[in-house]
Amino acid sequence: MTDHVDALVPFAPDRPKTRLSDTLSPAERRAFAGAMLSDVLAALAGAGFAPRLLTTEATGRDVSETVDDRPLTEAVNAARDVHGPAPESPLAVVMADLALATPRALARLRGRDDAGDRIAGVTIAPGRAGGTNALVVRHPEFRVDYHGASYLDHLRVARDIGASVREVDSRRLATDIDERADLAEVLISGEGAARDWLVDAGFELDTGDGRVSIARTG
Ligand SMILES: Nc1nc2c(ncn2[C@@H]2O[C@H](COP(=O)(O)OP(=O)(O)OP(=O)(O)O)[C@@H](O)[C@H]2O)c(=O)[nH]1
Ligand SMILES: C[C@H](OP(=O)(O)O)C(=O)O
Repeated sequence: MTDHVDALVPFAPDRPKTRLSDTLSPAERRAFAGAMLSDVLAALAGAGFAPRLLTTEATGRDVSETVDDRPLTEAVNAARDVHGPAPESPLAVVMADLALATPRALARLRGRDDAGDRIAGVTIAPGRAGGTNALVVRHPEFRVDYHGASYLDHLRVARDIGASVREVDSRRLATDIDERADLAEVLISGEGAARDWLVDAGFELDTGDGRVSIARTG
């Protein structure tokens, strides 16, 4: 298998994480999204991927980046089109809000399927609510279709083009951070900048009524 698989990390820094508007101000959402991105980039590098930002505006980060302000699906497919030929040049697509991602969890995307030496045309790590949190695309005809239950849509696309699919069932990769309740997952299992950011901002776990939620004391 190729040593360094390129990993595209889509990122929209202008108005990120609107579903956290009840909990974080716009400036806080930008800072928190940036912290999650830092964790994902570090974990990808630790897993031997070559990360590349696909961002709607320049970030100034010390990482290779493509600026493309088209909608997510269009931008990812355009990046796939100019990437090297498949299947020799696989392309991973890993979302920037996987705050629990670790090198070990991401390395599972690079594994082989159960058949042993056969490498899947598409490897998918689904999100908990039917999204597609991470992908590795090898089949030359596979194109993404994000939003909604994109996991099911991607299975359908793979079937239609005859691409084999390998699924990575990983709690860390399935947990994208979208809503207030997801912040508890970061406090419980996060190991990086996103967890530190929440703690510094005064968030803590609240188990007062026997259920786990978050509270802000700062
Ligand atoms: N390049 C690019 N990345 C995007 C775009 N929309 C979302 N993303 C990124 O795709 C990943 C998944 O995003 P979502 O959780 O669906 O959207 P979000 O904007 O982060 O959050 P919400 O506003 O709550 O939907 C995150 O890494 C986003 O930064 C886009 O239009 N272009
Ligand atoms: C991009 C989208 O993310 P979600 O809206 O599920 O967080 C998806 O995974 O299709």
